Order: sequence, then C-alpha cells, then structure tokens
Amino acid sequence: MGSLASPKLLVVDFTNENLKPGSSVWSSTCNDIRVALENYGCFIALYDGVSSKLEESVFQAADDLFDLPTETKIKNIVEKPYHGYVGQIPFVPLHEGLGIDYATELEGVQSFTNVMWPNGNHSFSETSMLFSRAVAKLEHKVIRMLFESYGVEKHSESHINSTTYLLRYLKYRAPEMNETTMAFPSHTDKSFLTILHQNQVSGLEIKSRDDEWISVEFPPSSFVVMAGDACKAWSNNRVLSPNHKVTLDVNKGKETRYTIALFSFLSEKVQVPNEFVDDEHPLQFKPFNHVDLLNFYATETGRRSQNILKDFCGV
Ligand SMILES: O=C(O)CCC(=O)C(=O)O
Ligand SMILES: [Fe+2]
Repeated sequence: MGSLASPKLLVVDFTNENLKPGSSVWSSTCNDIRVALENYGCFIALYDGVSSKLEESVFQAADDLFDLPTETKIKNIVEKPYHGYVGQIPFVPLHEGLGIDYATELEGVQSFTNVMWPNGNHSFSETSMLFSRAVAKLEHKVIRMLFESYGVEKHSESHINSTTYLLRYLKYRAPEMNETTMAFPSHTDKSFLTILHQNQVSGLEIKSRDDEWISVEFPPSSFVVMAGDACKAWSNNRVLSPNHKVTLDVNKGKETRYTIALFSFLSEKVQVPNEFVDDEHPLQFKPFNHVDLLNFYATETGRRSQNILKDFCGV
C-alpha cells in the first residue's frame, strides 16, 4: 500500500484493531495526526467504514447525478455560499459540483433528491446518506484524536454534537488537447475538516507549510483528511489549512475524475479554547459564526484576501 501513497504524507490505518482509546498505538497515532495536520494540513486515512458495495453505489450515484440535464442541476440552490451547484464557469471548464447540506440526515438528502428527481430516487438518497454517515464517523474519530493530542478532549463531544455535514459530488472531465489542465484553482477550505474520496483518477495537489506542492496519490478505498480554515482558527493558528488544487494531466487518459467530499461545519461559534492561549501564544482570532466565514469569502474582499482569517476575525 505504501508505494501508492505520497511518500511525505502520513498514512493512518484506521482498520488496525489495536487503534483503541487508551492503547499506546492510539496515543502515538493521536500525536502523528496532530503533527501531520500542523505541517501538511492533511493525511491519508485507510478506513473500512465504507463497504466496497457502498463505494460502488456512491460512484454510480455520482454518474446518475451528473447525467441529469444542466437545467435540473442548477436547481441545486443553497442559501449558504459554495453549498449549491457550481459549474459552467469559463475559466474552470472541467469542473462541476453539487452539494447536499445536512447530508447525514434523512430530511437533508431527501430535500436535495426531490429537487433533482421530482418523482423520487430512493437509492440515491439512501446511498448519499449512508456514505455521509460512514464518513462522518471517521470525522468524529479524527476530532477525538486531534482534541486528545492537544489535551482538550473535554471539548470533543460538544464539538461533534454541533457539527453539520455538507456532502459534495465533484466531477472533473478530462481536458482536451490544448485545453487547461487546471481543474480546480488553488484555495483553502472554509470547513472545519474536509474528507475526500476519489475514484481511480488522481489530481489533487496540496501545498505544505514549506511551500512545496505535493501530488496526493492515495490508494483506492482510502480517504484524504484535510483541515479547513475553521480548524486553523480553532487551533489558534497551530493547524495548517493547506492551499490545494486539482490538476488533470492530459497524458493520463480520458477518464473522468470524481471526488465525493464531506465538509464539516459548526453550528455553534468557532472559538479558540482557553487552553490554546497563553503569554507565548496570544489569542489570534475572535470567535465567529462559521457561516459568516463563508459569507465573508463570498464578498470581493474575502475572495481577494491572502489571509482570510486575519482579515475576517484577526485580533
Ligand atoms: O477534488 C478534490 O480532490 C478536491 C476538491 C476540493 O478541493 C474542494 O471541493 O474544496
Ligand atoms: Fe478544497
């Protein structure tokens, strides 16, 4: 497996039966995860919570969804910025994406499905919800481990209880000859954490703390766990929210890339725990409503900002 992963990125085997709270493997892995998120803002997770049948169904669901006519897909309108349909953008011609807010809840997936398939599509709803719930379980585990490694584990349950999930189906068609290979421009995520699952077509690149672009090659059935700006703010600037982009190589064939991404958001204020603040680490960010970070990013000033947290909530 190791040879398929990017050599610099940490690979965490969540299928290891010895990875149980209290064990020595658990505490060393908590530490490894924290160090990886501080230096690279991401790591690769081997996780068996999504069965191969569910994985097959979710990529089939992606096919069915993107096959719908554009007039239908653009009906995926969500009040929160960057939650709904994205596509038909001239300078990002390869990309199209749709989003399901509250994707771990039946009402969330059903209201999306009813817009896309007014006559219903039970298997799409069920697949999207089961996939979201399975990946959210991985997110919970990562939160518990990261919080424990920082010694703030007493906050992890309330954090998990106030998390909501956005599932995004993302498609990147292969570029034509002489067409741009830039499939998704460089950005940082506004989520707390993002968990990505791709089909066999890679293309994700992340920028480490040392400003090195790393191609993320991850084994099939694995997931990329990435920190977003809200996690960076919460950690008082310890965790890196990495710049990342998607580039598709013309020479790598004509296959479409699909990514199924689960983004976590807080319904309560994003706030630096007192434990992260002392004389050596003065408070860097004021508490904020997570959705307001998205709203700020949707403004001209927010989009142009080179340091969004400083400009939005810097002390
Ligand atoms: O497709 C990917 O691997 C990355 C997608 C991404 O960065 C995003 O949707 O924020
Ligand atoms: Fe992203």
